[in-house]
Amino acid sequence: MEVVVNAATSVDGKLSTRERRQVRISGDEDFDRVDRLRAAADAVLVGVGTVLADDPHLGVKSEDRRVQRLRNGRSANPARVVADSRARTPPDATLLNDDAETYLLVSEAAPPERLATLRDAGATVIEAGEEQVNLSAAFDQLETEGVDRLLVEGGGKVIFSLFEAGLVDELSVFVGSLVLGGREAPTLADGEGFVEDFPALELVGVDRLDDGVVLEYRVES
Ligand SMILES: NC(=O)C1=CN([C@@H]2O[C@H](COP(=O)(O)OP(=O)(O)OC[C@H]3O[C@@H](n4cnc5c(N)ncnc54)[C@H](OP(=O)(O)O)[C@@H]3O)[C@@H](O)[C@H]2O)C=CC1
Ligand SMILES: Nc1nc(O)c(N)c(N[C@@H]2O[C@H](COP(=O)(O)O)[C@@H](O)[C@H]2O)n1
Repeated sequence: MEVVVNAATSVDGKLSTRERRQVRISGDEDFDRVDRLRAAADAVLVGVGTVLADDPHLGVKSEDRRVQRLRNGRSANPARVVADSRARTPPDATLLNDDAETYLLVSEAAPPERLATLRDAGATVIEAGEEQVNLSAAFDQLETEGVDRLLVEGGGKVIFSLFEAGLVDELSVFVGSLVLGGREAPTLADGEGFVEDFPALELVGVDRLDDGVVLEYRVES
């Protein structure tokens, strides 16, 4: 599976405010670039922290792109995937609507009654890992469901875990011209942080978009 991570950060590397309130960092051109990434993906993944903070839809916004996907024999929208060890996704979350399939990656620690509620709300549950989702094992199962290209949109905890597990193939970051600050504000890669063996990135593209810049990297394995 090809795993592509995309995020938008402030100049100081933050994904949102210290209150974890969603901030519009990208401008129209960058959101259109993200829409192209979504249209090219089989599925779009976020962590449950992002679901709780943003209630995202994760669908393709351009009707032309949805129509093109249908012409190519695909679903109009990519599937939605949530890394959610304990099934904390609210049953009325927008990404559980009928616009696309939704997979919940959970661990053995997920309460069965929460899983039943979320299945009733339309989710397909994939279990991998004891306490926290084992992303590598979960991705193997997603692959058997036909997910060959996965776009990850955040947040910082999930992105760190993916780098830690060596699962990222490509990274693109839109750096917007603003400073958010705050030591508690989420950054591109949170979690424990690396002290050695940092992921090796090859810079393959730099583009000015809106009032910011897109940095594109290949991640060396
Ligand atoms: N600017 C941008 O591009 C974006 C900004 N954001 C912002 O980021 C913030 C959310 O980020 P963050 O709080 O880091 O949340 P995440 O979206 O990264 O979700 C983190 C949660 O995912 C669950 N999870 C399940 N499996 C794993 C795993 N293997 N590794 C790590 N986490 C796992 C954990 O909860 P559990 O243990 O219960 O499973 C964890 O707390 C919001 O403020 C949002 O607005 C988000 C996306 C993009
Ligand atoms: N690319 C990008 N730029 C920003 O400025 C952002 N705030 C985000 N946030 C991500 O987009 C998701 C919202 O998606 P929908 O519009 O609801 O489909 C949000 O959850 C973040 O993952 N991204």
